[in-house]
Amino acid sequence: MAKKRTTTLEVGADGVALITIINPPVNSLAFDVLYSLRDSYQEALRRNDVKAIVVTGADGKFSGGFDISGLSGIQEGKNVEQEKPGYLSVDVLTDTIEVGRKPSVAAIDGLALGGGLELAMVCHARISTPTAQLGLPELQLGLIPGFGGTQRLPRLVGISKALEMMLTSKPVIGTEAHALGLVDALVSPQELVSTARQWALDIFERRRPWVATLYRTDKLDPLVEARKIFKLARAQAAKLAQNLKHPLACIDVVEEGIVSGGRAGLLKEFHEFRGLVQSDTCKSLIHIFLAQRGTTKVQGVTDLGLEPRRVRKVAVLGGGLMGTGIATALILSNYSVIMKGVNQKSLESWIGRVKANLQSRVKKGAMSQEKFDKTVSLLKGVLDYESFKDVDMVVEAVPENMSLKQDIFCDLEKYCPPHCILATNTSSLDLDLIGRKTKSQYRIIGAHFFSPAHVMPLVEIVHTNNTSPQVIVDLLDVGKKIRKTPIVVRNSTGFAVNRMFFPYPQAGLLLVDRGMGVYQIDKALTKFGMPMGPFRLADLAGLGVSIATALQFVEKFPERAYNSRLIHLLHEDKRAGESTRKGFYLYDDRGKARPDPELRNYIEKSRSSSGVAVDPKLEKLSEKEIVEMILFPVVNEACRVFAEGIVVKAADLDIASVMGMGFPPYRGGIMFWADSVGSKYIYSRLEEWSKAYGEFFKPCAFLTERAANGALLSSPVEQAKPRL
Ligand SMILES: C[C@H](O)CC(=O)SCCNC(=O)CCNC(=O)[C@H](O)C(C)(C)COP(=O)(O)OP(=O)(O)OC[C@H]1O[C@@H](n2cnc3c(N)ncnc32)[C@H](O)[C@@H]1OP(=O)(O)O
Repeated sequence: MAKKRTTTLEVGADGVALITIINPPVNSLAFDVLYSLRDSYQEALRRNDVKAIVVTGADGKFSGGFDISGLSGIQEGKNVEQEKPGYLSVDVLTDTIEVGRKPSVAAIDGLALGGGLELAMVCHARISTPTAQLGLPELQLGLIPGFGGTQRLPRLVGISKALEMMLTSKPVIGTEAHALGLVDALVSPQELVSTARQWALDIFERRRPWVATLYRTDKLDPLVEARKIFKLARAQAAKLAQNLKHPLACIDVVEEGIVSGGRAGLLKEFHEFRGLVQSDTCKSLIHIFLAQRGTTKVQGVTDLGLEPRRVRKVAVLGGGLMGTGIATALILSNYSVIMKGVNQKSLESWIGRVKANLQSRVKKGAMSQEKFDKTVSLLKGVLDYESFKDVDMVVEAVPENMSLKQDIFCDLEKYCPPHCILATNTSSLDLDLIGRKTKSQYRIIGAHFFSPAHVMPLVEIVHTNNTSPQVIVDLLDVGKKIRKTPIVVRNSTGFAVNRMFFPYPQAGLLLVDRGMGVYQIDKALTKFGMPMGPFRLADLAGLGVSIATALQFVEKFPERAYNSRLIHLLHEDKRAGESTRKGFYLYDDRGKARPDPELRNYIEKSRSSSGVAVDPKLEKLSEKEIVEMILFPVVNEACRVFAEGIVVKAADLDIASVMGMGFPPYRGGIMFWADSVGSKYIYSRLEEWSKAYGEFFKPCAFLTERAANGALLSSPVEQAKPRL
């Protein structure tokens, strides 16, 4: 079969053939790369001037693994492997390379992930740089390793460590890989290929052992011990990943190889892999992987050829939870930060909070004391605008008060240089109004972080019609540098995340007034995969915050917002949530929630004051129906957000729901999940409930139209308005 050449083969005077994988950006193993690799190997094995082989990746990256876009192709029935089952794993990797007549050594720099590490493990030795990342992250894509990783990793690092690496999908760096026995030597990038060449010759000349990993047993525990490890791993997987089958499949496949031998394990691995690649979980997780990388591609903004300007110094205004979290995130990524306070005392307490954020990393062993000192030295407190004359960006995070913010932006315009980006962390105020008294609308932008800002992975980048594309490009770059996933959204009430999720607590409150149980609702939603149901979440945020958040939607969308008494009754009775150890739940000293029998009294009061009729049917709903009654209104609102052009594409809402609200990624995000359920079904249920329980459930025009046409909710909006 003629395939494109995506590997090169160079034979040196020393008799070593150097095979280099070339498939930027991460040398992923698409089918054409794998076939080219096979062809290069066959040539090296055939040639008389070749004694041994070194395989490496171009541009300092060994390989990021099997081509993920190719996996989605397989799911759509394209790019299917034509050869006999297990051809690549058994015939090419095992029988051609591992059991081949010439020894192979992998020279690893940058990354060897998934299929990349599997290829390296097929080789007879691995030489790595100390910082290279090595891992089998397939499970985070809903898969298991498919090129023998389930068999070879346990044979190199032992069963427990191999299971841990696969089940957590976490890579190890070169130094740890060396300590584990996964790599044989550590060298600098400059010495990598020459060391690997010499190692390969040493194997050829029998100065070093020539061992095929698949047939090694020295790291394997005796069968009785192994069975105990599998039992424990199964129990942990069932607890941590209650809706997922592939972690259990991974353990089964590893066990098969231990019980029946590596070759039997390879075949079982192939069959499981082939089934899992077609599973909804895998489709959802691959969608999330690609969607996450797609959020920074914004038509009309990132395709204009603009280069991000360099941001060196950032000022943060406001030292609450958000301001200190944002400052922490920035210094963690080496930005020089100034925080402006009103007096010395408050400044000290803010800087103390930032230090505490970092200190918790030191305590967990995730940061050295030296790095702590270096990071803290990037932060300075100031009391006036004097040092704002050379800042490149300001992030305002003061309380949500319009006139306060307007005054601050007037000051910023006066004291900051003209190129400076003026960002606000508002979650509820109109950006046009915030900047109304300035002439700087072109550089005013929202940087809406989620709390705690140094931990939560999402940031909404909010633009108005006046924000310049350059400023958006700059902030996208800062977002990437501080390792956040940015979503570009249009200025609007609640932006994307808060807007689409406001029906989440509201549906809960409405249904409780109509007869459903608080704990019944929370249980159904957590079993579905949400980290918390609406009531536990309200307790965590604090009922005061939940009431204030709801208010903006009640005011803005009175026709479809539900103004329940229940949350007010609890709040008035000093049950403010977890902080007061009483809300919808009771909390013990360690914050563990338990149901409160007294809640019934508040619910009864709320029901009688709301005047709505209790529907006995609602008490007996299945968990699936409860989930639908809570989440279909969220889908409905997400449809409005999409139709109004607040986000660029539906996939951005998927990422916003996963990273902003904890929607289970293995369901692909809110719009992807909705499409898997079907627009017609969602429409018909909402329509039915709107007749029984009111406007709150009324399907929006967009959903109605898509359902009528049998169209996907995530297909692009035809007449999308220009972004800027
Ligand atoms: C049979 C086998 O067992 C099955 C497999 O191997 S499945 C694949 C296993 N490999 C993985 O899961 C690795 C996935 N990739 C990653 O974790 C990260 O991309 C990474 C650590 C390699 C690099 O991260 P980072 O430097 O932050 O860059 P990131 O933006 O993620 O990726 C850079 C580009 O490479 C692409 N890419 C990364 N890994 C890829 C892969 N395995 N296949 C195809 N493209 C890949 C990304 O889509 C992105 O493309 P874009 O620039 O067009 O958006």
